[in-house]
Amino acid sequence: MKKIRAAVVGYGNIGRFTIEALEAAPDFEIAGVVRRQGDKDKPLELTPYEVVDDIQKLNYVDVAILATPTRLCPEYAEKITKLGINTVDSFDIHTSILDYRTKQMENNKETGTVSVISAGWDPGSDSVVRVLMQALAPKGLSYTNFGPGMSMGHSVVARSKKGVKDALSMTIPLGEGIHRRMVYVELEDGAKLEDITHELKADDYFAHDELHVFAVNSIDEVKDMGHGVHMTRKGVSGKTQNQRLSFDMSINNPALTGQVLVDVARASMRLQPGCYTMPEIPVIDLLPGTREEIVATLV
Ligand SMILES: NC(=O)C1=CN([C@@H]2O[C@H](COP(=O)(O)OP(=O)(O)OC[C@H]3O[C@@H](n4cnc5c(N)ncnc54)[C@H](OP(=O)(O)O)[C@@H]3O)[C@@H](O)[C@H]2O)C=CC1
Ligand SMILES: N[C@@H](CCCC(=O)C(=O)O)C(=O)O
Repeated sequence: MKKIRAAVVGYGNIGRFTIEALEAAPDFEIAGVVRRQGDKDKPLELTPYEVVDDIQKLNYVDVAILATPTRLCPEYAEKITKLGINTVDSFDIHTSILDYRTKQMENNKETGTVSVISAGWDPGSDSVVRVLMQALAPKGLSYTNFGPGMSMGHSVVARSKKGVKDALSMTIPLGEGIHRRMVYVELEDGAKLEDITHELKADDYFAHDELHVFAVNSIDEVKDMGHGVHMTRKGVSGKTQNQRLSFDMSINNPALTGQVLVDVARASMRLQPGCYTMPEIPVIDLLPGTREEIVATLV
């Protein structure tokens, strides 16, 4: 069986765990890793792989797994699909997903490629659960309650602010889909906590929730990448009320995200050119093996 050749773009938390998920997948081989610094200070665990500063320096790539900060995903997806390579990412700005999909769809149609966007766990696998729960009880109320746990997306944004050496953003569930953000920052010399708090409050990632920002000596001493979700729906199936549905998971955030990215990279090889979010993909295509094997064992 010909293996799917995947490149990982960006080697931070998601990049590292994506490499592990690729190594564990029976149907993939790693074409290489794309880093801003190329192979300078190449980490020991990447010894078997090519590390380059431009994806065009890698031998044949079927799909690029974008493990960059979310805000850079659209730019990378556009550039890489122009090379005829599929892309997948975990873009997590919920209010911008539709715009991103619309623009990237044109790029995919022009280049005959596939992009799967917003495909970690939220957005991602949780999006599939939200759609499924709504199909099971079309009228009613759904709530997505995160954590407590580390939001990678919010931590990336906090780290990107001037004066912040490192940051951890914890998501605390307050019930019924409302959250508090507890942000811990390691400051650069001379940086002021008030300025950073002000900047975070103005950022769309943090603007809509209760926010508390604290200075700490070392992020490494407080960091734990565990997270989770408790999703509920109470509603009506047909004309029958009080149907109660729930979905829970408690996870290592980057490990689950890396796994989902590999799953959608696989699905991208089976889709017609275009840009897709996870609820638009047949779930059976997330798994290796033939449809017949899966129908026989899991349906
Ligand atoms: N949808 C979902 O469920 C989830 C989505 N995410 C998303 O994943 C994204 C990545 O998270 P995480 O891996 O923790 O982030 P990291 O900061 O650890 O890694 C991002 C990597 O991107 C590369 N990069 C390229 N350009 C830049 C730039 N201008 N600034 C900083 N890094 C750059 C770097 O790799 P290098 O130095 O090798 O070039 C960097 O290490 C988050 O923004 C988040 O939104 C995360 C979890 C779940
Ligand atoms: N996109 C999240 C994963 C979902 C959890 C979440 O949105 C949050 O903690 O706010 C992340 O970046 O970790």
